[in-house]
Amino acid sequence: MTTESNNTSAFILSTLENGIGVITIDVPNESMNVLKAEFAEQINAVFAEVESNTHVSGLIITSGKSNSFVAGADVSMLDACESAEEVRAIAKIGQELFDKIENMKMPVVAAIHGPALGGGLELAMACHARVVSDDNKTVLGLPEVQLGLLPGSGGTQRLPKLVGLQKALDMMLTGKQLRAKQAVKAGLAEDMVPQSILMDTAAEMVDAMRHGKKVRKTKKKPMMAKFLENTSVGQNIVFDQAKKQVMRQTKGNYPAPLRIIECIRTGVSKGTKKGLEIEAQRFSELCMTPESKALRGLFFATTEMKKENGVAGVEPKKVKKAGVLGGGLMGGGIAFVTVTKAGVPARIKDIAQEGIRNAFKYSYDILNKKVKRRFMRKSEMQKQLGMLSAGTDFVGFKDADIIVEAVFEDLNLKQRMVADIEENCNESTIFASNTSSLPIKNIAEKAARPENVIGLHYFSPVDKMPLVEVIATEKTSDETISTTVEFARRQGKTPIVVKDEAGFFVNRILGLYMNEAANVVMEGEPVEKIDKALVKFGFPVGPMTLLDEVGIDVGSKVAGILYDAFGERFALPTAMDKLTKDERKGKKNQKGFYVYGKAAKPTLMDKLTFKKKGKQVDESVYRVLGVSPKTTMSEEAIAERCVVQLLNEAARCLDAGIVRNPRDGDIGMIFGTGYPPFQGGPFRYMDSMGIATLVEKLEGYEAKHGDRFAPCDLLKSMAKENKTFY
Ligand SMILES: C[C@H](O)CC(=O)SCCNC(=O)CCNC(=O)[C@H](O)C(C)(C)COP(=O)(O)OP(=O)(O)OC[C@H]1O[C@@H](n2cnc3c(N)ncnc32)[C@H](O)[C@@H]1OP(=O)(O)O
Repeated sequence: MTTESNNTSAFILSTLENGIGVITIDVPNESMNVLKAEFAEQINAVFAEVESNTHVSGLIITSGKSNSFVAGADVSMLDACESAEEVRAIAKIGQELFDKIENMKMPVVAAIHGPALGGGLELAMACHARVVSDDNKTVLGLPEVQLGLLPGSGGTQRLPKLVGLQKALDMMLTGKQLRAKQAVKAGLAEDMVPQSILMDTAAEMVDAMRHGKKVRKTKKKPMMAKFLENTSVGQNIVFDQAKKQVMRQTKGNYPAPLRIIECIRTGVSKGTKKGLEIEAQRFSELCMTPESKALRGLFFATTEMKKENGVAGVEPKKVKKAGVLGGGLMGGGIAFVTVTKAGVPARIKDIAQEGIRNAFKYSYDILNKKVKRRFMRKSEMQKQLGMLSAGTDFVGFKDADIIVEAVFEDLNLKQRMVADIEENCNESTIFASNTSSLPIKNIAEKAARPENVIGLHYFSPVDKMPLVEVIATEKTSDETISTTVEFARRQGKTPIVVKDEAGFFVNRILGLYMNEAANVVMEGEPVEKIDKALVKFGFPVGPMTLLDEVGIDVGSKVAGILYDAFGERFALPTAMDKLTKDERKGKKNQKGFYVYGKAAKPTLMDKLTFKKKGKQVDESVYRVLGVSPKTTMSEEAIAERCVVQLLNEAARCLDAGIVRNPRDGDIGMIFGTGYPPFQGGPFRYMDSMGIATLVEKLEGYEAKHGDRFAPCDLLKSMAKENKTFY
């Protein structure tokens, strides 16, 4: 192989002996390849070099990085743009360069190892064929929607041609990434091979294409798919359905998905040229929206957090074995992520065989589903299950580096667990409590080694919820903090370090929000209206549904703890007391705000008349509460009244050092409760609303509903000084 172009460029041309040119992308000073507008000149130069070289009759585009093909356009570059015009120019550069690749007279093959995302996949799609490595790192997707954007360099036009309209819509509207095997199955790549023969395979492909051979397999489509994808009537059905689904899921809060549909639709009905025009236009407009700015903020925040380990400069210890106390829903989930995500063997202890069985079943059920859907080999499932072991005593605990307890919320029991671990494990074993409400300092009160005791609060369901709160007491050592943070990250979680006070961060501010929703119910607002109002605001579920899911009894217990700690502001709404007396616990005992069990299922008549039985309010709940439902408030007013409480308390938590900075608070609420991501979290939302406006609103509520709405000191002083959180 000979190298021809200069090596300060991100695009290096070399030639193989058989007349195949190789463009290797290796962006200097970046850990992953990303595309920047300033590369246009370099790319044009390298293409000119290819075209002027009479020995080159085929081309491979690949990456010089071991961890990525190309992870997309540089998000920081987009973030720095000050006008839509600037963004549009960037999109146009990408479109023109990729058109150039597509129009090359010689065959061009992309050899992909690692993520090919966003602009990276758009580049690969402009090539005439793609071969992917079978590595787990290799993923292909257009995740722009997650940044509030759309694929702006031809993606909306090229993807449907490769994978079909329906699959393309699904990928672009969700940002879903395909693994190598799925990419081949979808028609996005022509072949999948081990990384060791990736380049040879790409070269063979180029050679075959040079000799006029077709490398793309055409798949037979069922009649229905042909109708939906290839006729204008069918396409209209697909687009209309997609639009309806988007509106159902986003409640109109996210502009990008509708623009994606518009771009694809334009391309399909008016041709690629028009499609590309509208794509660049909409891309640039979206980039300037507050929704995209907020979502980009989340990307930067999470990327930054991946590098932090809780205490700057303190190296974490490597966890090689973990123990889990309690085989319930939480314990089972914690053992699952320990084994499957962190790859760390986990030993479970429960007092009963039933608990052990439950914990194993938790992992088995999830993995078995993956095997059935062919996302995982059976041998891999067996390997992962083989890392789980269990018993009713402390056998196998001695050499564990960390023990996570997930037993009942009972202080005495948890203190006993600390003593048991100090007795049965080694001196450096960390004791991490998954309590959701008990102060960690109380759990550590009788500990002989309090420096090893820490809180590690997971959210349910553990395998799905991305957040954990790491709670250090004044005695917890820095090494314990950094080791726990690193362990949680290996489990696939995003950890935030919070202060040891009742409810920590997420449950504390959520508590006040839920209380307000219960107060609104007591004023006679219908249950379903309150839920609808907050779903429209952007939460995944409303507060009444959430209470039913979490358990009204659990909610009352946490509310009581918060009241004891913080006083009148957290006064328990009378609703909670009445519901508890009626033994209404929510979904778990099929008695809550909504109807569950048999009564919730469609009757024979419903089935015969194709009537869908949606979620129904259990009307008897109003009798229990002593109210007759009648609505006097608008949905906006309901949402605002609950949300201002949450915002006020979030600011109070920041002021008290419960969260270290607004970034952690925003990530905590979005990842822990599903707080609307398009707002960027409560702190960003307060900034965009204006602190003075919020204080004014709170004072208005205070005058009408009492002291619990009094704006906190931090908000008042920020309003006076015209400050923002970011
Ligand atoms: C015109 C186009 O259509 C518009 C676009 O392409 S928009 C961009 C679309 N692409 C994306 O959204 C992908 C964003 N990146 C990711 O999701 C993840 O980084 C990833 C899955 C690629 C890798 O994740 P992971 O292995 O955990 O590595 P991670 O720590 O996130 O990233 C590694 C480095 O690459 C950087 N990076 C990755 N993708 C980036 C991007 N698109 N822009 C800027 N930087 C990026 C990160 O900032 C980080 O930099 P650092 O080492 O200096 O801190």
